[in-house]
Amino acid sequence: MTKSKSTAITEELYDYVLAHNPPLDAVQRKLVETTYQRFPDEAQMQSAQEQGPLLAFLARLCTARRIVEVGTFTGFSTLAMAQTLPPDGKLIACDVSEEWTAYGREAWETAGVADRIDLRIAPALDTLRTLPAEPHIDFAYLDADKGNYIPYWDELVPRLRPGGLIVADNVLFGGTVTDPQATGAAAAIREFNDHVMADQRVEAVILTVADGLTVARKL
Ligand SMILES: C[S@@+](CC[C@H](N)C(=O)[O-])C[C@H]1O[C@@H](n2cnc3c(N)ncnc32)[C@H](O)[C@@H]1O
Repeated sequence: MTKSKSTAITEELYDYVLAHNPPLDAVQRKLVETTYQRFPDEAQMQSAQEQGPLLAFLARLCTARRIVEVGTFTGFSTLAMAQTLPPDGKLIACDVSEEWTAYGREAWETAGVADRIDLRIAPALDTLRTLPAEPHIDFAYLDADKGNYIPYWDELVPRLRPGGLIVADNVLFGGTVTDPQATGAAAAIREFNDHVMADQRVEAVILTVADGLTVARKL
């Protein structure tokens, strides 16, 4: 069996990584704090702090002008990606919660990027199906209900332009993806990971960042 060379991330090491990554700006930091104060039971849904700068890095890497996000919550990942857009860029953010996304709207206004964000409150599959069919998306981020990851992927990949990136969060699902008896969301992620691996339209890798991040490039 191949041995992992990954370094275990202790809390101390995690703090070190954050301290050597691009820092969150004041609006991002306040949004993270407000989310933990206002929604202590749900705040763990927020993308990990190191994922904000990583998503921004990847969006810049593919010079994204058209971004689609599935799963907005209080808008942390949305903010990080929207801040990379040029003034005429657009990010379509999909969520079903007016309550959670209201916190995002406020932060996006404060950060001066609200005009670039088109928040669609509806089941994300319905929103994705209304998007133009041709390949026009530069960057997509999946971070919502795991049972729909495959349908989201299959709506997004044909709409991704060659060289565009699609990123999916939670692909290690707390380590449960190795369990062949997994049920529910863990089983859905197992199926999703197999689906991605078999997809000839993309080149995909899993990064062991936070709860696992698939980064795929459209061929
Ligand atoms: C993990 S959170 C997203 C976290 C967000 N990316 C962040 O960084 O804060 C998942 C979000 O998906 C949304 N969601 C769940 N099912 C959905 C669906 N069918 N359509 C659209 N959004 C959905 C939830 O309302 C929740 O806000």
